[in-house]
Formats: sequence, C-alpha cells, structure tokens
Amino acid sequence: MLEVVCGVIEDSEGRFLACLRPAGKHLGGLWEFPGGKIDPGESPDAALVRELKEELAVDVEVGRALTPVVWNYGEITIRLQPFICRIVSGELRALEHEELRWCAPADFPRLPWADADIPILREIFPTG
Ligand SMILES: Nc1nc2c([nH]c(=O)n2[C@H]2C[C@H](O)[C@@H](COP(=O)(O)OP(=O)(O)OP(=O)(O)O)O2)c(=O)[nH]1
Repeated sequence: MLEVVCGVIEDSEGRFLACLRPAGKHLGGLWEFPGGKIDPGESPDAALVRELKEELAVDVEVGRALTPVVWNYGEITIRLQPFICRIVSGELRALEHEELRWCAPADFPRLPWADADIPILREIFPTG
C-alpha cells in the first residue's frame, strides 16, 4: 500500500486549489489535490508541508484531517490522507503540475479527477 498525503487548500474567497497531473505520470491528465508519497518515518503533516513546498513553492499550515481514502488502481493501491490547509507564505508556482486552478465548489465536478479524490470531493462539497 502506497501512503500518500494531499492538501485541500482554500483561499480567502472560498475557492479551492485543483492541480493537473502532467501527461506521462501515473494518472497524467487528471486533476488532483497537491501532495505526494509519505517518506518512511515521516509524519503525514511533515510530508504535506514538504511536498507542497516542492510542488508549489509555498509554505502551508496543516489543519483538519479529512477521511482517508483507500483506492485500488490495479497496478497500485494507495491510502490517500487529505488535510485542509492554508498558504502562509510564498507565491504559488506550478513546479510539477501542468496547471493550477482556483475553483469555486461548483466547478469541481466538471473537471476529470483522479478516482481516489472523488470521495474527498463528496466530503468537502456534500451537495455537489
Ligand atoms: N498527490 C496526489 N496523488 C494522488 C491524488 N489522488 C491520487 O489518486 N493520487 C495518486 C497518484 C499517484 O499514484 C500517487 C501519488 O503519487 P505522486 O506522483 O503525487 O507522488 P510524488 O510526488 O511523491 O511522486 P514522484 O513524482 O516523486 O514519484 O497517488 C491526489 O489527490 N494527490
């Protein structure tokens, strides 16, 4: 089982950050919450802070944990641990994604998401 952490980042206008995985990577061309694999011995919070700095060039404060999702993609099974978080410093840059997009809740279902993220979307936007 691959342990993965991701950040649900909200801005001051109530929009959330969606990130497009680049073509060529696993699940390329699908949208995700930014994050990545937890290193051995690393806490989920520390992994999230590290990954968001590497991928987006920002420092975040990690907040509330959402419900973890276990998803079997056939070739791999992941356990995805989502956390609400907030940018505390830095200017957003797409260092590893094809595109970054701030979305209103209504825009989320229109994007093609990685399958493991669908339960997370349902949890944060229950009516969507
Ligand atoms: N980061 C992230 N990965 C996700 C999400 N949903 C989902 O199915 N995944 C999958 C895609 C990958 O198979 C795995 C995480 O891999 P990753 O490529 O983001 O991890 P990483 O940055 O540490 O990887 P790498 O490029 O260093 O190899 O989890 C999500 O919302 N965020």
